[in-house]
Amino acid sequence: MDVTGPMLVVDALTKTYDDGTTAVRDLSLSIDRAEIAALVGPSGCGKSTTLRMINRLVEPTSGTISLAGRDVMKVDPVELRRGIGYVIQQVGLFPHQRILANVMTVPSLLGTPKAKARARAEELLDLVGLDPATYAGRYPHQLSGGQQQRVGVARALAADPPVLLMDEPFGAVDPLERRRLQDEFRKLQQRLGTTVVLVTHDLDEAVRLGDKVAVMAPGGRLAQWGTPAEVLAHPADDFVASFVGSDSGLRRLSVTRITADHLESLDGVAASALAATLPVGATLEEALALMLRDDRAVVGVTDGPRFLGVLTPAGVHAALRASL
Ligand SMILES: Nc1ncnc2c1ncn2[C@@H]1O[C@H](COP(=O)(O)OP(=O)(O)OP(=O)(O)O)[C@@H](O)[C@H]1O
Repeated sequence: MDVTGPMLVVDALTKTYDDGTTAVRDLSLSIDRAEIAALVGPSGCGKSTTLRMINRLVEPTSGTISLAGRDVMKVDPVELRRGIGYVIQQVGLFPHQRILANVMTVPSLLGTPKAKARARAEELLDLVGLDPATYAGRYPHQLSGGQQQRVGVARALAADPPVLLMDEPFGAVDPLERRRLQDEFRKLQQRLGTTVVLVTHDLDEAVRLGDKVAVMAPGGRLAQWGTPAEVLAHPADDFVASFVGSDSGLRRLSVTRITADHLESLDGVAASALAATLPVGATLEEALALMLRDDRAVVGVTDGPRFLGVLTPAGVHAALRASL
């Protein structure tokens, strides 16, 4: 396996189905290791088809896909899919197996010691918000649709695949819970170094989770490929501009993280002006939320036990500008 280049390279990929529908047109993307690429766009613009070409459930009409330097068309599909996790909305849990056994499927197949596989499955269930004490022993039909989806995410992560394809994985989960799951998922993905291609029609999800965002337009055209900040601040064309909408400024706050560069020293700041503190790496949106909540103009920023400095409204502006 080539361990130096990008993890996934899609080059001039086109899919025209037998009935003449071109679902994906001349798509090129390069996705680095441990990166999340979010494919976002309205219904029918070729997002799922792209995902299904990566794991060879759909054969491309033309173009190439290489995974860790290997042309996927030259890899046996069964072997290929063993290294690629796939989470879809209709999760396809085994109906006659309990939840714990469902999550342990792949580790068990791979011969992971039972106690270890079990401990990990329980940890993952907990992580996706399903208390193992309550849910591990249930069968899939005893869970709601959203809960089943979460089991699907836990099962995919249990296999620890280098590449994970996710098609609307949090679709059936209510908005608050969805946000929490997204945050937990992001943390775990960073810890594991998994490369992820995520399909969603939800722009907020795409910019929150994606290191890079591909905005797909009708006809399977790639309208823009860039960081969330680039897509929100500099839409490539009218389609992207209308897709990101007029509230893209607020979204930029939610994707821009606080760094040490935009902090000032605490000297001269009256204690009464200081709102609560946030860890470095939190978003500008979180900082503004604290300023509003505490009715204070300045937020303290910490790095573990260390106090790094304070973020002021001017710092928020500077960080937003620097994010481009
Ligand atoms: N097997 C098929 N045969 C013919 N056309 C298909 C087939 N599968 C998908 N399509 C068409 O290809 C286009 C892209 O479909 P695809 O499912 O990739 O879009 P999508 O962006 O994932 O949409 P959604 O967000 O609704 O899931 C659509 O016009 C769809 O009708």
